[in-house]
Amino acid sequence: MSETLSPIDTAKFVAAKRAVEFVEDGMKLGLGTGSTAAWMVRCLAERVRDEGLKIVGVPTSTRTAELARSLGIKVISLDEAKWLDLTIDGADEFDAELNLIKGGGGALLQEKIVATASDQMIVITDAAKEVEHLGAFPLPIEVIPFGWQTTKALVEETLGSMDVLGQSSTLRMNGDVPFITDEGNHIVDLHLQRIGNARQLALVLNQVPGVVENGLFIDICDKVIIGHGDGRVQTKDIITGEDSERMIEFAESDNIFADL
Ligand SMILES: O=C(CO)[C@H](O)[C@H](O)COP(=O)(O)O
Repeated sequence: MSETLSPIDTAKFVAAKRAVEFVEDGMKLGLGTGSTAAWMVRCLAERVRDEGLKIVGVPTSTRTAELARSLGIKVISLDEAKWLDLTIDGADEFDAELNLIKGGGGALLQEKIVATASDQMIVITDAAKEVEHLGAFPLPIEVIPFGWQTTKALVEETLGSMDVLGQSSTLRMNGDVPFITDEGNHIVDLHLQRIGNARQLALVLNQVPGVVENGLFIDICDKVIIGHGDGRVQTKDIITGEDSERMIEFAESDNIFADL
């Protein structure tokens, strides 16, 4: 399908391209974070530039805000927008109920706030992220720096009574120093292997003092768009029951590839 894009980038691109077809004039949009979401921002910018589409975006990270602004998308804060029509974001894992693990890029807190403040959330992804049970991907939790080691120990103790296989956790690092989120917090990654009851775990984790938020997105995502390396996209919608597939045609002479 693509001469220069790798199969994984083709998969991310076609999922993003399909997702922005759901964007309508005048919409207030949540803009996700990560490499797949970056494709979505580029595809959206193309529609703004070529069709004169009028939208505003609420980014979920400083990275996404910078990319969106640089491509001519008007960026506003969530408090200015108050409520959003649609959020489009990536994910690290999704299951058959479209429950997610997010936060691989460390933006889970803003991502969850923004997605929850939206009428609809569409997740764009490649097929490798579909799982039967969430948990193979380390589950990120955002913790405040004060007493983080105590928080981490309390979380591990809590996991001992939960329906999960693993109970170890690691502080996420950025080279030699702890990773710092846009909110000035740390990320602790939980190595659980398999989560038996994601809904219960999401609630219990947020009860531990020092935990700000966890990367389990339960009942937040409505639709998932799965891209493939040959240009196919599958759309699964939990509300309408849609499960469809089609090809996305694109030419690498498109404006969008000049931005890379
Ligand atoms: O949750 C996220 C960032 O916090 C990302 O959406 C998630 O990590 C997927 O990223 P990518 O599209 O680069 O695989």
